[in-house]
Amino acid sequence: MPDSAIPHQPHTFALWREAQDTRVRTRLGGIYYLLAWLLSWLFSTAPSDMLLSGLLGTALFTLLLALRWLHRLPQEESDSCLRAWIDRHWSLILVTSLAWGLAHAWTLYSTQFEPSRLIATLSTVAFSTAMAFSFSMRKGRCILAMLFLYLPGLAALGLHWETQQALLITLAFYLSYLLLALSRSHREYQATLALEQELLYQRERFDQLSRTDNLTQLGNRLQFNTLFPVLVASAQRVGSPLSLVLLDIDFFKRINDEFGHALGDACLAAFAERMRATFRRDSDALLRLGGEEFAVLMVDTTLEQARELGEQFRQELSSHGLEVQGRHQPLTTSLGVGCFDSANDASSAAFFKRVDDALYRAKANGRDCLVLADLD
Ligand SMILES: Nc1nc2c(ncn2[C@@H]2O[C@H](COP(=O)(O)OP(=O)(O)OP(=O)(O)O)[C@@H](O)[C@H]2O)c(=O)[nH]1
Repeated sequence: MPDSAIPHQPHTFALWREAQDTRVRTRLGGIYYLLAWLLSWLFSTAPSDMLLSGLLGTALFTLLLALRWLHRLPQEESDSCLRAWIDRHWSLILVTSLAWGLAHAWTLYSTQFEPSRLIATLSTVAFSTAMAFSFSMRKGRCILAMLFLYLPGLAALGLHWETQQALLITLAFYLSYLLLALSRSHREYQATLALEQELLYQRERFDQLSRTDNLTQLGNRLQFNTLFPVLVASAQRVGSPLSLVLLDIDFFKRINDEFGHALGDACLAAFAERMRATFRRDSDALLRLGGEEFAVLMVDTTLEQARELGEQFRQELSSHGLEVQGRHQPLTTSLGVGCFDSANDASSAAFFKRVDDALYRAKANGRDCLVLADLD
């Protein structure tokens, strides 16, 4: 299963995992109910005398089996879809359990089933054991299913208390053991789920850290390399404008040389903070490409809109500089700005180069200016 298909919200993940587990564990179960019924019927005293009820039972368990198989997991992995799927699937499990419980009671009650009674009782024990160990995700529903499997048979045995008390007591005793086993297997399921969620969280956190620049908390070069081609491909497909702004601080080396590397670092962090204040849309991706070079990727943004924002950023920085470590630090930046053009840009790399060339020209023009990327 690709990582992208796994829901990342903890609650959705828990529902998704439960739905997957339920689906996998329920797939084979339905076959055994059908088999148990066929064996109980075919080994009864005279199966041909019960042709109609035998066939009706077979049809019922075949239908329930088919419904289980056909009930596929939802395509959409939202909380509500997953919850609805789980609820519907549990309805099938509960109906099947009740159907079998009643079939078992019938085999205990009717003398026609005398030769196959043991088959039916052993099947009930097997089904409820499987229930306790395999469907412990939902404790309450699992208990209900086990009671559906068991109680009709116990009631039928109760009607013949004189002769059946030993079997009834033994089955009731085993049921109490299963309820204890269910509690333990439910706790274990929850613990495994919590562990899986923790692992998922840690992996995401690690992934996030590996894509974040430590100094500025902007996305880093790795994040840019991942995001940029995806956004370009999407702009190409949808035809929406995608703008790229490249920023390079002017004469940054002098700041390091004059005031030290620590102040240089603080300048970079303050510069990133200023970027956040200007490029504020949730969809704007702010990145530090390395050293004193930054980028902003703006989806659904025309060249003119990107130019306006870039120019506003440049002017504010040029007029006010930055407040760094309690002192005023004059600072300017050069910018290259471009908008993806499918007729011009054969690839994301070609688009980047066009904007990078504009930045280069901004530097060559004397810095502290914005240059628009050329179109051929
Ligand atoms: N403090 C600090 N300095 C850095 C960091 N990364 C790169 N630099 C410095 O940034 C400076 C970049 O210098 P240059 O590439 O010559 O560019 P510039 O001085 O800004 O000149 P122009 O870009 O041409 O305007 C170098 O002195 C690097 O050491 C960093 O993380 N922290």
